[in-house]
This record gives sequence, C-alpha cells and structure tokens, in this order.
Amino acid sequence: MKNETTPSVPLIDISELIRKGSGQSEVARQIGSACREYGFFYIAGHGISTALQEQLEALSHDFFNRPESEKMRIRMELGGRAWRGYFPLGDELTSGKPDLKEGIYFGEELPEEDERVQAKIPLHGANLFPEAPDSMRQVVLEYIRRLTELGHHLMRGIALSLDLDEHYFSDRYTADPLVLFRIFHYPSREAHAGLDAPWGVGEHTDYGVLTILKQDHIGGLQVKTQDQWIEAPYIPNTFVCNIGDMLDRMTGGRYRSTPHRVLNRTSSGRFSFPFFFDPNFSVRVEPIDLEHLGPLPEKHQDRWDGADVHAFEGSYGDYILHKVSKVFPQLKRAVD
Ligand SMILES: O=C(O)CCC(=O)C(=O)O
Ligand SMILES: [Fe+2]
Repeated sequence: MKNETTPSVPLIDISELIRKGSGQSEVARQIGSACREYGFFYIAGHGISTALQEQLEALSHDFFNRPESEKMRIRMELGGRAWRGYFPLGDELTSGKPDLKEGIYFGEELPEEDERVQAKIPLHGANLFPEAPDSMRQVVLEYIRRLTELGHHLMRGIALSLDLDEHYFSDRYTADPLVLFRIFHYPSREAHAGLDAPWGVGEHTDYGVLTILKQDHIGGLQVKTQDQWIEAPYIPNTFVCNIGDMLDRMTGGRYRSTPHRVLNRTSSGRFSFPFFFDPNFSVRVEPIDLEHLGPLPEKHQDRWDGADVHAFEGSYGDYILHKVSKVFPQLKRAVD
C-alpha cells in the first residue's frame, strides 16, 4: 500500500556546524538532502539568543500597533534608492497582486561616505529607523549582525554538502554579502475584509542564495513540494531556511528554489522576520561545475528549461533590481 504520510520540512540541529565540530559533515549531509528534496529546512542549535529574538518581537509589536501616520514618518519613499523604510498594507505586489501585509525594509547600515553610497548603487545606504520605539535601531542592527554570521556558517554547510571546499561561496560570492532584513505584519483577514488581497504573501520564490526566516506562533507559511502544498508550522526557537533562485542557478537545479506563500487564517496579527543572505551585488552568478556529483536527478531536469534563473546572465544586482521593479513599481522610479 502507498504510504500516505504528508511530507514535512526537515529539522536539522546545526550546532556541530557552528562549532566546526566533528559532526559538521553529518550536518552538511542533512542540509544537502533537505535542499534537494524540499529546498527548505528548519534549523535548531543556531546560537541566536532567545533574548534578542524576544526583544525584536516586542519592538515590532510596539511599532506596528502605532497609528499609520506615525509609521509613515519612515515611509519607503524617504529611503530612496537604498530601498529602506515602511510600506503600508497593500503596497507590495507579489505575482502582480497586493499582499495582505505591511512591513519595514532594512539592510546593511552604510554611511553616506561609503563608496557604494557615493556611487549611488541601488539598495546601498542608511536605514530608516523610527523615533519610537527608540531601541529599534540597536536591536535590528544587532540582529542583522548575528544573522549575517549565521548565514556564513550555513553557506559553509551548503558548500560541504556539495562536496566543495567550505569557502567556495565566501571566496566567490558572499564574503561581502548583500543582506536584506524585513519585518512583516500580516493582519487578520477579517480586519480588512474589503481589500482584494488573497494572500499574506502570494506564491513566489526568493531571489538570492539563502533566506533565514523567524516566524511567530501564528504560523501560516506554506511550501510547494514536488506535488503538493504543505504547511511549515511554527516550531519554537527554530528558523526556517530556504534556498533562493541564485543557488538554484548555481547548482543547475539540484538545490531547489521552492515556491512558498503565506496565509494568516487566525483572527490575530502574524509577525515574521525574513533575513536574506545574498550574493554580493556586483558579482556575476555562474553555474558550478558539479560533475563530481554525477548526472542531475531526472525529477529535477524539468527545472532547467522552464525556469528563467538558468537562462539569466548578469550580476546579482541586475537580477534583484529586475525582480524588485515588479514588486514595488514606485521604487523602480527612484532607481531609474
Ligand atoms: O513571512 C513569511 O513567513 C515568509 C515571507 C517570504 O516568503 C518572503 O519575504 O520572501
Ligand atoms: Fe519568500
């Protein structure tokens, strides 16, 4: 008889990878298997303190509970080409439709003197922090710092999982990664029954190499496996990691940039904290020679022709700007 058990996103304890212990090759093996099968995995043993996570959550609740007029004081238009700041409900489009979410965009904090800011390179610049709650700046910057370190560890694990040198990605792509951090608030559907926004976030794939997502107890993240949508529920003190388009491209589709979406079915607001650890903005992203792994598994070969990530030529910056212009048409005008 066929086994009817619903597949679920695997959970991997990465503590041996973080401490570079003797068990890190086993962690890498588990990461590789999850990336091939799901493109998604949970991590435990990640070393990010619960105190920092709780502070971030409390500050986010505080900020998003404030009146719209106050939140709009750090609206995205004021962030210009750096692509930072607050966007109100319905302003972000995924697959051409408004999402039922509001949020703030952050990134690496760069001063005006930084040469990339001077050169007016898009997505580089200073963050917009609210005046209140006033510890938002310190907590968000600390969170970005810690998650950047975690991203470097995970990229070592991903390199090992492909039988590559552990510094493969940092040598070529992520020594100076493009990091983007977002805080999203998904209100309950009944609070906005009039808005034509079918999803919290519509079906999409992520753009870069690796996303490290903290979600709250409300849950609502859904992942598209080979043949069905499955839930990726809240698991306390874990992060959900997923592979983005650039790693799909680099691995010739062996590692899947898996479509996902969000639906808040509850009557409470949902908060989530996606952190995107991406290739350097200026680097061209090329396929890796993975002949040592043998031929591409048949079930993944269909991704080759259909998915435009494999046909794409250019820097990561070209790729992300093209994507962003669809999600935030108004930002494109700031960049042009
Ligand atoms: O909020 C979530 O759980 C996921 C958000 C997401 O998929 C994204 O920002 O790319
Ligand atoms: Fe996503």
